[in-house]
Amino acid sequence: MEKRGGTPSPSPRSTEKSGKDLTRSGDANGGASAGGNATPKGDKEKGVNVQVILRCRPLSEDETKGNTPVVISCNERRREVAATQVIANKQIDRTFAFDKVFGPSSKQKDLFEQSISPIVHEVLEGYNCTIFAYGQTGTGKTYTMEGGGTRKAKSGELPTDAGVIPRSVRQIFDILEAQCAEYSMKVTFLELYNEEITDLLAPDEPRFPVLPVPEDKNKKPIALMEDGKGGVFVRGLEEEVVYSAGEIYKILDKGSAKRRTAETLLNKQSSRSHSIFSITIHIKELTHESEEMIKIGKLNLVDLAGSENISRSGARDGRAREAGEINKSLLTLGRVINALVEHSGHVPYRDSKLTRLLRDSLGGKTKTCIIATISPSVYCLEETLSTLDYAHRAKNIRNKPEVNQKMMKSAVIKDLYSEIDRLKQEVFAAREKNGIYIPRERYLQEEAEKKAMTEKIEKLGVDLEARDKQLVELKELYDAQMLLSAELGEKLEKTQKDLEDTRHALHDLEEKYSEAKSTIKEKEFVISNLQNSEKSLVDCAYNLRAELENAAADVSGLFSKIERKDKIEDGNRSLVQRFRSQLTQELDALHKTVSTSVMQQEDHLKEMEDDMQSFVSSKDEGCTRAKGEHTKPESPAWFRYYSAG
Ligand SMILES: Nc1ncnc2c1ncn2[C@@H]1O[C@H](COP(=O)(O)OP(=O)(O)OP(=O)(O)O)[C@@H](O)[C@H]1O
Repeated sequence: MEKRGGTPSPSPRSTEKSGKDLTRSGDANGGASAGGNATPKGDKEKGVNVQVILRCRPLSEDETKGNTPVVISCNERRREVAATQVIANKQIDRTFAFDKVFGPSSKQKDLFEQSISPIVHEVLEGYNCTIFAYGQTGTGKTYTMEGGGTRKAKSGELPTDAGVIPRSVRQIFDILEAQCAEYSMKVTFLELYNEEITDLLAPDEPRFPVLPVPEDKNKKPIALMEDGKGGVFVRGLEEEVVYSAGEIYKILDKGSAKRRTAETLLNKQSSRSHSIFSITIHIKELTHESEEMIKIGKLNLVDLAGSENISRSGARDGRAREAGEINKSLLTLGRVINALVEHSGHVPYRDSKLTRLLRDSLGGKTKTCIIATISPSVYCLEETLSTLDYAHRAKNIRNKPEVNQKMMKSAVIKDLYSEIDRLKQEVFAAREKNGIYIPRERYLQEEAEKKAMTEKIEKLGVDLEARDKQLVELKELYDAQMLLSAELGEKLEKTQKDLEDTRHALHDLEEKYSEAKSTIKEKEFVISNLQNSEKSLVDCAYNLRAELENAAADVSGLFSKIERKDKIEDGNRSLVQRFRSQLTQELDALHKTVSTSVMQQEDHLKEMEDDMQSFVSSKDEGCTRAKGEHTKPESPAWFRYYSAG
């Protein structure tokens, strides 16, 4: 199947995107509430989304034989349902996400265990819970709620096709028996048809003469009354006390058999009435102080009439009013859902009996689960899409579930005693014939008058409620105005204070201004002095600069002199160096010359000495010879010099 996420959805409310977005928000709360027994903290303030489950039935045998095209695909893991539409030769997939999705092959057991079982636990915790099935005729509402044809269980076990109601009943009894709880249970079963309520548990023979009902003489229409606490109750509704699951199954069989069905072109078994089966459980509990308390839980199981529109269902003539009235209830249900989702001030609960009866389940203190049923067939696509849109919107309703207040056992017993007294009196009056007896015509007339009165009272009630609402709105407006004027008064006071502060601040500022002015004058004087000093400083600076320039010229002259001197010194140094090396060389040469000459001298001297020696010795010899002959002569000067040296 081709997916065209970008293709605009024909319905602005359920584009693929919005569908997914809404799911996430719903998931956060709704999913949590249905998934377990514990109620998350903060539920009371924020509320819990109505849990919406989608179930698609399989194709029927006839549909399979006729090769009916399937246009619905369910993704249970992703909790999504996709409907394929072909518009102007283009295939468009619309995807809707729900809290849980059960495809065509889903089993009754799975649906119950995954989605309904936690709700049953909550009923036993003392909550009021409502489960209702919504969908087109023939999509499996009754199958889901009551089950298939085989209600009878083999060997005490429930049949595999047993629906939500028998499974809930069985679970309630199983839990209570496992807990060895002390409890009492009563059930009611009513049908809403043409905006008239019929008690499906009432005995067939009427106890009192009643207004003739043309369609079915065996059922008596009964009235819906205000209980004075904002709720409603069905006057005279039979409450059957039950002690076992088996008893409930019998009651269900009896009631279901009575359910009014009407033939339509679509489905011969088409149910055109709404039914509400309620189980109320009182469970005894002991407080820490060993006080006996009664915990009360209530489970409403609602099977709505087919949601298809009148023209499609083919209802005509005699059935027109019937269809209209059924639609009135369903349309009002839709309007109530819209009003709750859009948070509009007025929620039209009072516009139909169905919404009056379900008031607490839609935006009230009850925990609610809607099972939307659809067919996979292409021929039901229009209704399927409308169911998907409807159910998807309902996901955004927020209820504020509250556990029913526990009652002290003594108070319950007291209530029961007064009920017994009342019944006793009725029985006594009937037996003794000391009640009030009137002719049948008068009774019928009075009943008609009573009915008219009731309607009038109801109308007045509506008016009163509207006025109350108006009053509340006016009061709110008045309160808002008072609040506003108080706020304005406070603001005025604050503004006056601010003004006073501003005045003081202004005065301070003026003082500071005059101070600043004189400071400025002083500063101006100082500045002019400074400017003069600056001027003379500038002149000095010019002079200094000229001197500095001269000095700089001197310095540069000096530097060039030094440079020159350095050069000369360098020259001198090299001259000295050269001179030194020359000198060294010359000295070396001199030294060599001297040493050579010394050696020559020495040799010469030696020669001379030798000569002298030989001379002296020759002379000595002469002298000695002479001495002998004459006196000794004086030594010559050269001889004295060498002898001394
Ligand atoms: N999930 C399912 N599995 C098998 N069969 C189903 C399923 N859902 C419905 N059916 C069968 O489809 C048929 C129509 O179902 P059902 O009577 O429950 O529809 P409905 O929505 O209650 O119709 P109505 O509005 O007329 O009461 C029945 O024969 C039922 O057994």
